[in-house]
Amino acid sequence: MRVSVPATSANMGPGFDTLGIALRMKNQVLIKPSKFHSVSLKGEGSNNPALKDNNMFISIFNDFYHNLSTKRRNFRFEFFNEVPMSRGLGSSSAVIVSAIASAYAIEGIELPKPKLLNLALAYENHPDNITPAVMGGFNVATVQDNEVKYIKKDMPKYLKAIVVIPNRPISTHMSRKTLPYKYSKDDAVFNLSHASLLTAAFMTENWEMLRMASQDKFHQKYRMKQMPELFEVQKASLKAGSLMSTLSGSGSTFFSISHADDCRKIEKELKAKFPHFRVFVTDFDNYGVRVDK
Ligand SMILES: Nc1ncnc2c1ncn2[C@@H]1O[C@H](COP(=O)(O)OP(=O)(O)OP(=O)(O)O)[C@@H](O)[C@H]1O
Ligand SMILES: N[C@@H](CCO)C(=O)O
Repeated sequence: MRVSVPATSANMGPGFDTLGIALRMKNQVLIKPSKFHSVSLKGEGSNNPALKDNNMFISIFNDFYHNLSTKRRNFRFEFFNEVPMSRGLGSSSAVIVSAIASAYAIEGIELPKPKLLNLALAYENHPDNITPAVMGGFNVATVQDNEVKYIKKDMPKYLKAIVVIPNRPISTHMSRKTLPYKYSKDDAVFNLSHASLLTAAFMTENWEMLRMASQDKFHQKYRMKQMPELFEVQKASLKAGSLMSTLSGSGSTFFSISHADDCRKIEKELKAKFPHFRVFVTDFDNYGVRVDK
């Protein structure tokens, strides 16, 4: 059985804890019944021996598996990871969503996506990464009465994402602590109006509005101060022709969107300017988590 989950970019500027989008980079896990428990890792995290022991995937999988099954089978887990850890591309959401989906699938129990989304919420209490990880596409989401309420929009093929991935990780948990405890009414209205406009722009495919609507006063500048070169990345990406360019989740990745015709030029300019960062173009994912039995 194989389960794959896409990387996700959350916030998208002003949509703190609300907006997120799925990318065509994925973590996959292949699970086979086996005499003994064993783990193999390829790709991201493969040089981290701790991930071969009781990693977050295995512990969430076991929580669900032990609840769902009376049998005590062992499994071989083969991970193929494309989502870099702690870089703002939703690595924790990918792990949470794939672990829950895997435990249900291995038991042959149907798990509708909305239910999976609400189960994932217990492990990550903001819905902006888990919603696109489960559903794919661009999503606006909130949590009400412990349930995720969301609206999804498929992304067109003529738009591409350009990601700039620094080699330094940023932990979401630590990064949230650097944010102000309170915001002024002016800043709140600024983010409310920009996030609303940005959402409307995605829904109506008004791509020229993205640059203006993706401005933010809630989190980016506080987080980017930890890695000031990110201000240069944003400036360079917009100058090279991106439609929008924002800190991805809590960072350290920078996420931009462009027309397909412009993406190679933008990628080339960013690579030349930031040779020590990984820069590449990727498509959007409109499907979300996928289970192949
Ligand atoms: N492939 C993986 N296998 C096991 N655990 C992982 C894996 N990827 C991420 N994790 C867990 O998730 C943690 C990273 O979560 P964190 O929220 O800090 O980063 P992120 O999800 O990549 O960023 P963001 O939420 O800003 O997009 C790691 O410290 C690790 O515990
Ligand atoms: N909305 C979250 C995304 C990262 O998980 C944050 O900005 O902290």
